[in-house]
Order: sequence, then C-alpha cells, then structure tokens
Amino acid sequence: MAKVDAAAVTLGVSGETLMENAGAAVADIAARRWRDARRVLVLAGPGNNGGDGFVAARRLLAAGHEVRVALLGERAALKGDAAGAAARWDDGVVEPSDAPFDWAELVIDALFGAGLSRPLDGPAAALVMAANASGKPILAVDVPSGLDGASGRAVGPCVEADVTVTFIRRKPGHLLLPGRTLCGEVVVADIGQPDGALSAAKVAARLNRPELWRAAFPEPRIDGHKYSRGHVAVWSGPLLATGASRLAATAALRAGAGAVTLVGPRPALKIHAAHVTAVMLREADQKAGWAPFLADRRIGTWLFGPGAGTDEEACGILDQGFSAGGRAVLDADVFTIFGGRPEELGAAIEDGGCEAVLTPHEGEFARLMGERMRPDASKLERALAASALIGATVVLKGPDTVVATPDGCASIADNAPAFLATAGAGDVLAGICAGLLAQGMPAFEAASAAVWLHGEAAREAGRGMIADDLPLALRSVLGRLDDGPS
Ligand SMILES: NC(=O)C1=CN([C@@H]2O[C@H](COP(=O)(O)OP(=O)(O)OC[C@H]3O[C@@H](n4cnc5c(N)ncnc54)[C@H](O)[C@@H]3O)[C@@H](O)[C@H]2O)[C@@H](O)CC1
Ligand SMILES: Nc1ncnc2c1ncn2[C@@H]1O[C@H](COP(=O)(O)OP(=O)(O)O)[C@@H](O)[C@H]1O
Ligand SMILES: [K+]
Repeated sequence: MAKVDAAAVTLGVSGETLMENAGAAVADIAARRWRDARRVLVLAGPGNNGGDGFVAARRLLAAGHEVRVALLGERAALKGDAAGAAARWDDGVVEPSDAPFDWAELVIDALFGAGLSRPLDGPAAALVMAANASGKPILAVDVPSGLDGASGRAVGPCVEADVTVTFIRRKPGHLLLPGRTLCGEVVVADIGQPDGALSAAKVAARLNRPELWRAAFPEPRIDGHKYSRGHVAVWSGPLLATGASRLAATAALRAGAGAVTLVGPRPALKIHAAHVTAVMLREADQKAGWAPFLADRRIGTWLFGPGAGTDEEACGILDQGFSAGGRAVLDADVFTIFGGRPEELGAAIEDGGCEAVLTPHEGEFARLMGERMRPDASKLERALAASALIGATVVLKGPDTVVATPDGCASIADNAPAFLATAGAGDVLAGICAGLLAQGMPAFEAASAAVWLHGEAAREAGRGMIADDLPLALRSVLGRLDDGPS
C-alpha cells in the first residue's frame, strides 16, 4: 500500500487528499451503521492511521456528533499528512489513560494500521485492552490495531472490531485467521486513488470469488461426449476404507467430469458396488496395480490419497500414477508417504511430467514440510513457498483456504461455513478439483473454483450437513453459477 500511495501521488492525487477521503469514508460508515450513536470516541495513533482518525473526528463533529479524541503520543510529534489532519482538528485531545469509554457510544480505532512494526505494549496495549473491555461497538480504521495486515496475525493485544473500514483493497490479514474474526465485517472504501496506482504493487493474492475463475470454468459442449468431458480415475482404499475415495469419486462426477472410475482390489469394489451407480468400477490386481488401466484408457486425471493407506502397496500405486503423467490430485495419505520429503515429492511429480494439485490440511502440511517453514511465515507465504518448492499447486485448507501456484498466484477463500469441518469434507474437495481438472480447467482456476464451490455447497446443504450431502448440493450451486455473477 505504501507503493500504491506513492504512485497515487506521482499520478497527481496528494497524500492529503487520500487521507481526507479515507477519514471521510470512516465518518460516513460510522454515521450510517450507528445512526443512534451521538457520542463518538476516536483513538488516534502517532502515524497516518491516526491522521485518518483526526479527519473522521472533524467530519463527525461537523455532522452533529459529540466527539472526543484520545491521542497516543504527543500532538507536536505528528508528521506529514497526519500533522495536517490534526491541525484541522480545532478541539483538544485527551491522554489515553483518560479516554472516556463509559461516555462513548461508539469507539473509532485509528491507532495503528499498515505501519504496525512490533507487538503493542505499554500505553498502546493498555488502550487496546480498555477498548475491548469497554463493550462498546468498535469501528477499526484500515485494520484493527495490533493486527498485522500482511499475515492476519496478532502477536500482542489486538482490537476486536465490529466493523473494519479498509481502503482500495482488502489485505491478506482481513481474510487469514485470526485476522478475519478480529476485523468483524470488512468494508472496502474507494479513496479516489487514480487509475493505474494499484499496478505499482505486485498483487500476489486475490479473494476467491467466481470472477477469479469463471472465464475458465468448463462449459459442456453441444458436440461433446462423456470422454471429451474428461475421465477421472480414483484409487480406492482397501476393504475397510472405501468411503473416502467414494466421496471423492462422486464429487468428481458432480463437478462435471464425463466419467469417473474407482480402481482398486476386488473386496473393496464389492463395497463400492453396493453404493454407487454412475461411478464405474475397475478391478486392479495387487501386482499390476492401475498402471495398465491408466495407460489403456488414456486417463487424463487421477486422484490418489483418500483412504489409500501408506503401506508398500500404496506407495507402488502412487509411483504408477506418477509414471502415467497427466493431471493428479494428491491428498491425505500422500502427505504421510512423503512426510518430511517435499523435495522428493516434487521430483516424482516432475519426473512423471504431472500437473499436480496438493490438498493438505494444516496437519498434513506440517507433516509434509517438516521444519522447512519459517515459524513466523503467514499461511499465504507458507502455501506459496511450498508450491514453489514442490512445483505443484497447493491448496492449504481450513476456514481461510489458500490456493497457491509455483509462479506466485494465490487466492484466499472466506466463504466456507464453520460446519464444513466434518469428516470426509476434504475428500469431496479433492474430488471436485479432479473433476474440474479433467475438463481442462487450468490448475489454479480449477483449485480455486473447487474451494469456492465446496464452501457454497456446504452453505447450500446447511447446518447438520455431512460430507455425503455435499456432492448433491453442488447441483444448485452450479445452477446459480449459470445465472451469472454472484
Ligand atoms: N493508500 C494508503 O495506503 C493510505 C493510507 N492511509 C492510512 O495510513 C496508514 C498507514 O500509516 P503509517 O504508515 O503512518 O502507519 P501507522 O499509522 O499504522 O503507524 C505508524 C506509527 O506507529 C508507530 N508504531 C508502529 N508499531 C508500533 C507499536 N507496536 N507500538 C508503538 N508504536 C508503533 C510507528 O513508529 C509510526 O509512528 C494506513 O493504515 C491508513 O490508515 C490513509 O491515510 C490514506 C491512504
Ligand atoms: N473452521 C472451518 N471453517 C470452514 N471450513 C473448514 C474449517 N475447518 C476445516 N474446513 C474445511 O473442511 C474440509 C476438511 O477437510 P479435511 O481436514 O481434509 O477432512 P477429511 O480428511 O475428513 O476429509 C476442508 O475443505 C477445510 O478447508
Ligand atoms: K486501526
């Protein structure tokens, strides 16, 4: 944002104008969201975030509110645009220890924004804790003070906001946990930045919404047939572990793959046969495994991991997949098989000439990556680093699922409901992803679309859903996608 700011100034919009617009947006949202709040307490910090607070204070006063400003630091020490904004605030300021929380009906947190450089301590920490303890509604400017906007981490005390008004674009910290929960509702305000200012910053991550991947979403063709819609082979678990692969296979079919085959040993197939109809079954003998099938039918996409096991046989089957090349979705047991050896996983993917998508949850990710990640790296940085190291698209799952590619693209999702955390949900996600890859969708778009559809399917199915409900719920989600932008 500092680069965007600087570019805006070069393009003829001054920092003073940006700050005035930022403060005006804050005042406007405060007045609209809390119509009945007459008494507003603004907590202003020593930098430009505090400057935004002074602008908001002046505008709210002009609009008829009673306003008090508690300033952290000396008024005379303010610099640049913040000093200008404070100079246009004609009233006095109070010491942080005198901040009138009992009097206030709304608190505006303009202590620290993008310039936070270390955990809050001393008077800043005390003020944040007092704000949280006050029980009054809090509107945070840019980010809740104490939150690192780049990572979503709060290493020290942090404001727990009801609404956060940020500028120009959401930052990763508004989406990554715990940031998302500390922000409350996030409102993005335009502050008159000139066209072209944003291109000054390399935007690595985007919010996962259909706009991101809709153009690459596969459309069935009138002259198509089932094999032109892609054929997915899913390796089945053994007799007593068939459910996971069956969930994945069903989801791949619902996601639009033309054909899906579960491949595995006969005893397992007998269980599958009692459950599935449209999904095909193919026996693979222990020795030859699925190599002949993958080669014979020119299966373009294969999925391995859910319920697969980690024994010697499973490892052999996985090797055969790599040798077959094509597109691969690797999940679950793959991260145990390659635990602590991500480079070797990368080499196997490269040697096979595969295009791979990996779908670990945090536990599997840690198992796979061992000690390789910096402890303070954000979820976004970790997914990007793993993706670059392994040479595969990485879907790092959770409430804030990140999709990352080796060339540095990323999406962050915010649409999964908390009740999606249920056994088998991950298998369904892997299946949706395979179904989209099989239809020729590029890996980043396919993985991002799969994550979004998965979250929407859970919302559609509603509370009480189980993983088995998700594939069917995809129908109405896909139907809405056809209706246009959501
Ligand atoms: N396009 C933009 O980027 C715009 C940014 N604006 C505002 O400017 C803010 C960024 O301003 P700044 O870069 O001045 O940064 P901040 O105002 O977030 O904070 C910087 C100040 O806080 C001090 N500080 C940092 N961490 C501290 C800690 N833990 N304890 C005590 N003091 C600490 C620094 O020494 C510095 O004085 C944004 O968050 C936003 O609110 C808007 O005014 C206008 C447009
Ligand atoms: N708190 C949460 N809120 C929303 N979605 C979640 C949450 N926790 C996990 N998920 C999602 O639920 C799914 C669980 O997958 P996973 O852990 O692999 O389960 P399983 O192995 O049982 O299939 C993932 O898609 C993950 O992103
Ligand atoms: K703030």
